[in-house]
Amino acid sequence: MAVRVHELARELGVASKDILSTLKDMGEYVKSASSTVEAPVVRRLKEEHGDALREKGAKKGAKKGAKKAPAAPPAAAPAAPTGEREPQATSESAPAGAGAEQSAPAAAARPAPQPGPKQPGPKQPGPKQPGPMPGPRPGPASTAPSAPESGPTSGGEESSAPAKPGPKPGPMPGPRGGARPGNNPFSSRQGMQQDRPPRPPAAREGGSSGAPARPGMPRPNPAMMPKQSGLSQQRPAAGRGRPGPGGARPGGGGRPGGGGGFGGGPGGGRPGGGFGGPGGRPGGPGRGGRGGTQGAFGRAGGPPRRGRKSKRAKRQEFDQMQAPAIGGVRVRKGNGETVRLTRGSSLSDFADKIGVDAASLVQVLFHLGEMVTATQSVNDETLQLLGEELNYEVEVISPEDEDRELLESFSLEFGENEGGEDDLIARPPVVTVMGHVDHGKTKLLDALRSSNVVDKEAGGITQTIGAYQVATQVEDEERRITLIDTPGHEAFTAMRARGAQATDIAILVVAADDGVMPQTVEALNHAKAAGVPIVVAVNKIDKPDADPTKARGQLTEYGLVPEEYGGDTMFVDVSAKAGTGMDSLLEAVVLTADAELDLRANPSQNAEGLVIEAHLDRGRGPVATVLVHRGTLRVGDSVVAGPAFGRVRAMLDEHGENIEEATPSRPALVLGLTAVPGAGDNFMVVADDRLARQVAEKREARERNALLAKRSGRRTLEDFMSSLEKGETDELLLILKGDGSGSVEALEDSLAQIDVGEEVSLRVIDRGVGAITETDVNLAAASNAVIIGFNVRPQGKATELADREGVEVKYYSVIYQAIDEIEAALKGMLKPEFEEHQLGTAEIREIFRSSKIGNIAGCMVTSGTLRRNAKARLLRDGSVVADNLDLSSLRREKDDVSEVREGFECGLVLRGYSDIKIDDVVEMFELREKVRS
Ligand SMILES: Nc1nc2c(ncn2[C@@H]2O[C@H](COP(=O)(O)OP(=O)(O)OP(=O)(O)O)[C@@H](O)[C@H]2O)c(=O)[nH]1
Repeated sequence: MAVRVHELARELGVASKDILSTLKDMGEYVKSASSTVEAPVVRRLKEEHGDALREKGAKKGAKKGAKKAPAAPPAAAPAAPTGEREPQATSESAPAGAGAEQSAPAAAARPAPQPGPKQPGPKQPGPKQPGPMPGPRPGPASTAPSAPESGPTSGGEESSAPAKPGPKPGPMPGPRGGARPGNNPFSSRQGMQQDRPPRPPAAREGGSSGAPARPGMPRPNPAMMPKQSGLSQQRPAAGRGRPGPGGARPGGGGRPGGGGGFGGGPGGGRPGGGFGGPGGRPGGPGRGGRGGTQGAFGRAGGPPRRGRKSKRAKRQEFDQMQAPAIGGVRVRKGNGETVRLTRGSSLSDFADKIGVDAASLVQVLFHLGEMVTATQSVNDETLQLLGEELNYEVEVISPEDEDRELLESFSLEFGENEGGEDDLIARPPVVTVMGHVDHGKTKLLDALRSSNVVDKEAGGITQTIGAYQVATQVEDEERRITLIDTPGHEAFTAMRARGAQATDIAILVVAADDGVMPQTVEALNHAKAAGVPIVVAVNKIDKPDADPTKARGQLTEYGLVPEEYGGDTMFVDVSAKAGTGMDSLLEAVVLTADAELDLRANPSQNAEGLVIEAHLDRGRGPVATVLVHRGTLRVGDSVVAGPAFGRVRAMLDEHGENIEEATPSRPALVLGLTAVPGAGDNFMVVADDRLARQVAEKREARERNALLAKRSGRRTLEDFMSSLEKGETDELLLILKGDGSGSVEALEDSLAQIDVGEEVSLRVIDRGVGAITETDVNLAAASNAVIIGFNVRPQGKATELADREGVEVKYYSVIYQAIDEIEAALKGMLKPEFEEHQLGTAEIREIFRSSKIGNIAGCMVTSGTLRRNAKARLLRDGSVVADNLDLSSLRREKDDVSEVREGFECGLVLRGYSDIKIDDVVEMFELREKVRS
C-alpha cells in the first residue's frame, strides 16, 4: 500500500525533507510531504536507507533535545520549535484519537527513534477520535476545568520543551511513566502525549482538544506549513477539540489556570508541555497552545475555526440555516421582491442581487432540469423560472430598455415617430443579403450596385460605406431600396444581439445548382426570428446544372412557399454573374415591403437611426455610417451615437459626394464624432453639444460598469486562486483591434463560439477600431493578453514596445485564419496528455558489479530498441519490481551509445537502482504527447 512521505518520515523518526531527499537520490520523483510513495519504493527505501535514516532521526532528536533542554523549564519557549512538525502532527493527530494513549506506552518502551510501530496506532484510533475525548476519559469532565487550563497554558509554553524529551528515548518513558500515575487521567494523558513526541499521541490529543494545535498553528504555521495540509488538518482537530476546549476554555481564560495546571501536575504537566513540543506538537501542544493563546489574546473561546471564515461565509451559513431546501439545495427564498436583471445575466449576477451563493443557484436550476454554469448567460425564461422558484419577481431589462431609461433621464426619446399619421411619409426598405457560403451574396450585391441605372448616371458607387441605395421602377414609379453592404447573417445577428434591427427585408440567396444548404437554413431562421420578410433569390441560374425548381421545393419544407405554389414568398431566378434578374429581384423586394410592411417615417423630426459601420480614418478621424430611421440628419447637427458624440462636420454618400442632409433609410457617412461607435449603436440628434456629451458620458460609464461587473462577477479572486492551484483553468486573454466595428464584432462573435472544453477559456478584455497603439500594448502587457489585429497595423512605436514587453501581436486579414489560429492556441493551452509508448525490451544475461557505477546489466535486446534517454522499468517473473527508472549509462562494447537495437548486446546501468538479477527484463518506454482532436 502506498504511504505518504510524512507518514514515512514519522515512521522513521526523521523529517519529511530527509525522506524527500533520499527518495530523490534514489531516483524517485516525489514532490512534497503529502505525496504518496508506492509500496515497492517504500520497501526499497527502508531496505537501503532505513538504518541510516533512523540513525539520522535519532541524532537529530538528541540534538534537539539537548538544545531545548535548557529552554524547557521556562516553559515560555512555546510553539516555535514545534512548528516544524506541526503540520504532520496535525494531520496525523486527527486520527490519533484514543490510539495515542494506547500507543504511548508502547512508544515509551521503545527506543525513541523508532516511533514507527506506533504509527499504526494513530491511524486506527482515528475513528475513535470523536469519542475519545469525552468518552474514554472519564476524568475529563471533572478534570476539565483544571486540566484544560493546565493543558493549554502549559502546552503552549512547554511546546518547545517537549521536543527535547522526544528525541531522548530515555527520558520519555521515564518521566512519563511517572507523570501518568500522577493525578488524573487527564494529566496522565498529557504525560503520555508529551512522552510521545511522535505524533500519534499528540495527534489524538490534538484531536480531542483540537484547540491546541490551532494555537500553535496560526503563528508558526503560515510560514512553515504546507498550507493545505495544515489548514485542513487543523480544522478537523479544532472541531473535535471544541467540546473539550470549551470546557477547558473557561480555565484557559484563567490563564492562571495554566499556572495551576502546572503546579498541580508539575511533573506531569511540565513534561507534558515538553512533549507538546515534539510529539505534543501534534495534539497535545496544539491544544494546550490553543487554549493558552486564546487566553492570551483575551478571546472568548469561540472555535478557532470560526475565525477563519469570512463574514460572507458566516452570513451565508446563517442564511442557509433558515433557507428552505429545493431539491436538496438550501437557498434563501425571497418575499416576492422585484429583482431587475439585465438581459443575458448569469446566475452569478442573479446570486449577487439576492445575496446568495451562485453555486447553489446552479444546483437549484439543475434540479429544475437545466444545466448551466454560474457565469454563463441565461435566457429570460430561465431567469424568470428561477425567480418564481425562489419567490422573486424577476424583471429582465433589455439593453434597449436600459438605454431608454437613460435617455428618459434626459427627457429624450428614441424609436418613435413624432407627430401623427399625416407627418409620415414612405421610406425605402432596408435590405440585407443572406445565404450559404459561396452561393453568390457578394456577387449579387455587386450586380445590384452596378445594374442600377440611377447610380450609373451619377458616376456609380465608388465608396464602400457599409450600405448603399439603388433605385428601380415599379409600376412607373421610382422606388428606392437601401442595401446593407455586409453580406451574411453574422452581421445581421450581431446587430440584433445588440437590440438593433436595421433590416426590413432579407434577400435569401440560394444557388440553383446547390440547393438549400445548412447556412441557408440558418439564415432563414435568423430572419424569421427577427420577423423579417424574405425574398428568395435563386442564383446561378446560368449554370448548366441549375435546378431552380429544386430550390423552391426544398424551401417549401422550411415554410417558404413560392407564390406560384400558392404561398406568399416571392422567388426570383437571377444570375449575379450575368447580371440577369436584378430588376425583378428589386421589384419583388418593393412589392413584398408594400404587402407586408408599413414603412413610413416622419422626416421632419430630429434624426435618429443606427450606426451600421464605423472606423477610425487616418485623415478624417472617427467615421460612422449611419442609417437614418426617421427624421432628417443635417450637417451641423449635434449627435450622440452610442458612447460617442459630436457635431456632424460633413456627410458623404456612397458615391463619395458630400451631402447636406440624409432622409429616412438613407445611409450616410458621418464625420465629426469624438470616438468610434459600435455597429448597432443607435444615434440621435439632440439639442446641443452639451447634452450630446452628457448622454454619451452616461452611456460610457454604464458600459464600463457593466464590463467591470462582468469581469469581477465572473470570478472572484478566491475562485481564481483555487482553480489555479488545482491547475484547472487557463484563460487566453485577447485584445481585438480591427479596421471596422463590424469586423471586430464579427471576429469577437466567432471567437465566442470556439469551444475547446472547460479547461481553457477565452476572454476578450478590450476591443476597438483602428491601429494597434502603445496603449493597447501596455494593456496587453499588464494583463498578459495577446493582441489580434484584423486588417490593421501598429501605430508609432507600438511594435517596439510590444517587442520590449514581450507582448504577442498577431495580424490577420482573413477572419477564418484568425479563428483557426486562436483555436489552435487554445488547444495548445490544454495540458498535454501523455501516453506510454513502448520502445523495446532486453533481458539481463549477466551482471557486472562495479563499486564506482553500481551494478551493470549485461543485456540482450530482445525486441525493439533501447534508448539512452528513455524511461525503463524492471520486470521479474512478469511483475514490475521497479518503474520509471532512468539509465545512467548505455554502452555497446566500450562505447557510450544513444540506442541499441534488437538482437544486439549492450551494457546498461539503472540510475539509483542496483537490485537487478539475471533473467530480469528491462522494458523501455517513452511518454508521448497525445494529439488532441
Ligand atoms: N455561374 C455563376 N457563378 C456565380 C454566380 N454568382 C456567384 N457566382 C460565383 O460563385 C462564387 C461565390 O460567389 P460569392 O459572391 O463570393 O459568394 P458569397 O456567398 O458571397 O460567398 P462568401 O462571401 O464566401 O459567403 C464566385 O466564384 C462567384 O463568381 C452566378 O450567378 N453564376
